[in-house]
Amino acid sequence: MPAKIPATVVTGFLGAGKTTLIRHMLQNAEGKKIALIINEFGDLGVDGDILKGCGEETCTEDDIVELSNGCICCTVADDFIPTMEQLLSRDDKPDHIVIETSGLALPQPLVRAFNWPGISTKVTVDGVVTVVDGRAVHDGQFAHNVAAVDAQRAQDENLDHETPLSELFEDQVACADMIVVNKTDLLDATEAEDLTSKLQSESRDGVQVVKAKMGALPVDVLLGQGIGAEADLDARHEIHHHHHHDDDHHHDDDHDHHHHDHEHAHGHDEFESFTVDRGEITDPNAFAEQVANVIRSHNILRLKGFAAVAGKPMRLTLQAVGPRVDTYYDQPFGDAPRATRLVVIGQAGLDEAAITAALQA
Ligand SMILES: Nc1nc2c(ncn2[C@@H]2O[C@H](COP(=O)(O)OP(=O)(O)OP(=O)(O)O)[C@@H](O)[C@H]2O)c(=O)[nH]1
Repeated sequence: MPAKIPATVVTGFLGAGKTTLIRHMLQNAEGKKIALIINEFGDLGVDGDILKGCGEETCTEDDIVELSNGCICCTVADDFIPTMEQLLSRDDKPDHIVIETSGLALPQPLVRAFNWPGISTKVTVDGVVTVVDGRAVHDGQFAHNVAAVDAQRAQDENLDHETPLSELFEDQVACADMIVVNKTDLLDATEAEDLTSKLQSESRDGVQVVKAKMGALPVDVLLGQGIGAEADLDARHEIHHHHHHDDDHHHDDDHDHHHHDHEHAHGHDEFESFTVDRGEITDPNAFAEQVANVIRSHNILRLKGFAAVAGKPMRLTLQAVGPRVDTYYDQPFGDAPRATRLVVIGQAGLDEAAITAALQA
């Protein structure tokens, strides 16, 4: 059976920086073929034009589908599912699908749609990324331009117009696997740190909260979270329903040698990565546990690489997103040196010396 195509859902209020983040991702996708589904409401076609205009080979015009018949979470059956089926029936399949929701969409109904027959066997939700306007949220406003958000809301009659924005925001945060605190250039270091820890403490365990400027995240951090969110909906409570319930048919089933590489090249000055080398390991399970502990105590976002296990001709691949460490033997070392090499990615300011020592122990 072919592997399921991973799909990342990008949500966040109007103006938080979703389009900016996606554009940055496309420009740094390094050959990964990405298909985009954009749900725009109101200002028709603007985001699509911006993204099509970026002229990236990894995502041509044909790979961008716009849904503009209203809020994606209200039109799942009529609009989203057929679009998805069409995308999945192409000969030239994408490596990854990215869905940008409109600012007022609730991610939960969209994630739930990945359980539909015909979809669930072919695609899985890699992760839900919620982009927040760091400045606005820090100031208790949720969006930079609250009036614009309300105007957008007034245009869609399916939306409940009474729920305070703070509650929609809570729903978007509750569904997130990763929260991007964007626009940190508009915050001082203490403000950014305070907001990050506040959001972290309000989130489910394992949710990664990261700071970013202009949506610039390493693609490795953004994609490949491997969550399978559609199988984990109960953990993502919809606190509030933003629909009118009079015609309710969409709500079906309730609901020591290492080199350093600051990533300045792509403007990721909020992030850094470095490599740690070591010799053979003896016990893969114990090593995975050791790696998970290092990840936990140093708040590492992503760690990957391979290890040489004493007595084994195959190399062991390690992949970690937060403290979840996956290991599997992938290929024989052959003539390559039997070395262990791990790439560590995290927010800028990682304690490289301590992490290196702990991984080499
Ligand atoms: N200062 C600052 N501005 C940013 C940052 N990221 C995005 N912006 C700006 O914020 C505005 C909104 O960004 P978009 O990426 O269009 O936001 P969006 O979430 O896609 O908004 P909609 O598509 O309208 O829902 C644009 O003018 C961006 O240039 C950032 O990190 N810092």
